[in-house]
Amino acid sequence: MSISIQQVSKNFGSFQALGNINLTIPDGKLVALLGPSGSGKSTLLRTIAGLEKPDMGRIIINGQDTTNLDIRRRNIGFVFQHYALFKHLTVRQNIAFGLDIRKHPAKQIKNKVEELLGLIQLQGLGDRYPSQLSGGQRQRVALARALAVEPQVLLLDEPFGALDAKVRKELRSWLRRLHDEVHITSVFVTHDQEEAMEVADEIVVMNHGKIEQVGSPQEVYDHPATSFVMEFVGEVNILPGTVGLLDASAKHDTILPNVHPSQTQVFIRPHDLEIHCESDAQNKPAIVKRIIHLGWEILVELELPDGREILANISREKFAHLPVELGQVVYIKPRHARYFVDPKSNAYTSEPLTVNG
Ligand SMILES: Nc1ncnc2c1ncn2[C@@H]1O[C@H](COP(=O)(O)OP(=O)(O)OP(=O)(O)O)[C@@H](O)[C@H]1O
Repeated sequence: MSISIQQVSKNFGSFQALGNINLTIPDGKLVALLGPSGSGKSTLLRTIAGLEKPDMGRIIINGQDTTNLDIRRRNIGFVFQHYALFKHLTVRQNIAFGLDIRKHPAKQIKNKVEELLGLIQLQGLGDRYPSQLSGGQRQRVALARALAVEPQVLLLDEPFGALDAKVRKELRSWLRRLHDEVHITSVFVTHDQEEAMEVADEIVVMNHGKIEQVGSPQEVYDHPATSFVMEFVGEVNILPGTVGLLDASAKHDTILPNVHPSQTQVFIRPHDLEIHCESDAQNKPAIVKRIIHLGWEILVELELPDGREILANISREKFAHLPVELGQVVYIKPRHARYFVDPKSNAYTSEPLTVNG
């Protein structure tokens, strides 16, 4: 069931929480709404659910305009950050809840509950009460309860937000596998870019109540449409163009004839920064300030001649062949860099700047 959000705006008093949102969520996809706190993710999710009414615009689910449809008639499954299980009901009774109140036949309910217990891998725990479950297990039950009534779409608001990092990580891959089994159109809210990258088919990056970009995890990472997306999704060094790291490139002028990188900020991913021991015409000197071993890669903190810091990520293998020490002067060169020009200036671009081929 696809979801089409058309020109949706929502204000709280004079504050605009959503500004003219247009978004299509294709049938069967798992889509993440990603953005910083206050960017409007939950408001958008709650608007799809019918928990908020938009001031303007329409929400079409499976071809039906649901904008003014009562929440109970939207057939939407909702999972919140804080497990809203009924404490006095067992796991089985919790999962059966929606089917019981819809007066489904007992045999059908029993079969459905057992099927869902299998799906959430909690077969042996059906008779426990929520207080006898871990946080992760409770969230899985909450998900099974939402799925029991076979909703058209599933909406999840920071479903793993209250769990510790390890359980969170386990549940992410579990959610991905579960979605691959049930293929229900799902939208989940997160402010964690790694979570969005790992779980979602498509990521909707939001900022200040607006959509900055919609794309696959790879698209938003490799081809960020705006400087905000580049900064929010993945690590990045942001330097004034005047720092001169790109002066060696002859290519930038041809890509953006009207704007020189020195007139704007330059964005360089730490893994796109090469470190050399010898100087040449295309690299720039920097001092090694810190070397951090992260296990599978090495993070090198460098200081540029003007005192600015810049980070480089290099693989263990490369590092083994690079005899760098603290305080040493090395020579750095970005493999790729990007710069963004204010869209209001009409010279907006997200074109990559390929340095040295
Ligand atoms: N009922 C409300 N009344 C007034 N302001 C609200 C209401 N709900 C949300 N807001 C405001 O709208 C903005 C967007 O809130 P929203 O919860 O959608 O953000 P979010 O991106 O989900 O943030 P978070 O990650 O912190 O949950 C925030 O500034 C919030 O304070």
